Amino acid sequence: MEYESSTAKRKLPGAGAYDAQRLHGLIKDARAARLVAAKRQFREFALTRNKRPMIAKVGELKRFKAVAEAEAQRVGRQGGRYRAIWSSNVKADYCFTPIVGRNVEASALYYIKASPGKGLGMFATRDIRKGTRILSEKPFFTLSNRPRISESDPYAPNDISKAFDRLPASEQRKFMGLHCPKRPGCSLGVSIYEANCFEMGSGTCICLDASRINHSCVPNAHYSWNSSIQRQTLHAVKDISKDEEITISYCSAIRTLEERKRDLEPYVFTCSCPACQTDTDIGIRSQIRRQQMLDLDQEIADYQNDPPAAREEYGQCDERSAILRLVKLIDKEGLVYEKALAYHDAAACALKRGLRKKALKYASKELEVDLCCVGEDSPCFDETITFFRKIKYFGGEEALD
Ligand SMILES: C[S@@+](CC[C@H](N)C(=O)[O-])C[C@H]1O[C@@H](n2cnc3c(N)ncnc32)[C@H](O)[C@@H]1O
Repeated sequence: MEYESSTAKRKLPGAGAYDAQRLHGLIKDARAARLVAAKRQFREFALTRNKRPMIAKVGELKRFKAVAEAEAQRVGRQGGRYRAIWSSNVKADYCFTPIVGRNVEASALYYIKASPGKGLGMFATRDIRKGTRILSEKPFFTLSNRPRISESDPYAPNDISKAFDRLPASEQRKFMGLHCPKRPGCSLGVSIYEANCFEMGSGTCICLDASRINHSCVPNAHYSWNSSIQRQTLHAVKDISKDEEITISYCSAIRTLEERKRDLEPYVFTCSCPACQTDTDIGIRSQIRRQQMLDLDQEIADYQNDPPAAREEYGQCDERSAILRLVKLIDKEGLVYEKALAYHDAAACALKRGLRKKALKYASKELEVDLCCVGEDSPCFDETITFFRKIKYFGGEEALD
């Protein structure tokens, strides 16, 4: 399932042996390039981070602020406290809000701003209906043919570093401006890459806006790589209200709380979504349901791999009842995309029993989920259409429906 692979690629454990010094060099170079560019445009202007506030000449501060903000926006600088030096004897310090989402059009369905306790996040500019494509974004940094970077893979950090070297300076700055979790023993580049990368076919990629989407174990949106348009897409899987935060799941939802915690380790945060609460009714029920979902998932796999053994173990003739129970639990958990695989299994199971009409019903439900989560221009949707047609015209005969 595409979901599984995307999950696997988002959790890329760091390689501690990475050359930290080299990356620090790269950052310094990127920073130096930014300052040179700034100076070129505003001859004597420099923009430097400074913790000590300084008093500016009355009247000058406004001008510094405007010039420095414009420059910071141009070079993609994050918000914070900065010192503006307009000439050798006039200096000023000021704060400004983060410059984000610079490629966000006025008509965009989202905006980016601080999300309490999470850094930046993506929010809805208006009410968004379930199934709407919220974003379709070209990656600016890609790593091809590396389905998974493991702790023991000595080439992984080099891949990141080499790909970084090939980027134009402006793209390098974008990369360095992304969120970087503090991970002991893990280099800056690997930390940034792991915390922000998305699955992209057999590789991974970084997108500027999509990388601002925070995680929830009960997300209201689904991201997927659409190879036919070569873009990362994001779809609302529920109705989203204006100003509500848009979230995706960084890990597979059919996992226990402990497993999800492990999957989320590279992102260095503790999820506080309702499903992760250990002291609320909702959280406790969610933990029970997710365990049941995992067990049912295993039961379905057992029926598919070794039907006689599964029949003996679970006492049912096939996986039908397990699938239907799984769908109910997925619904109760407020999850959506996970139903695609369950409906697919249900259709295949009905087909095995010669029930083509039922199989078609489940395949069309799978299509509905795909339409909502990935869109009809996605190859994933095409695959489901092909599956649906195979059932419909199975054996050269059209199913009666
Ligand atoms: C892909 S970035 C998301 C955008 C990020 N918040 C930013 O400021 O750019 C992933 C990082 O966001 C933070 N994050 C994501 N989801 C979170 C959540 N539910 N709670 C707290 N922090 C979260 C973590 O620090 C994680 O490493």
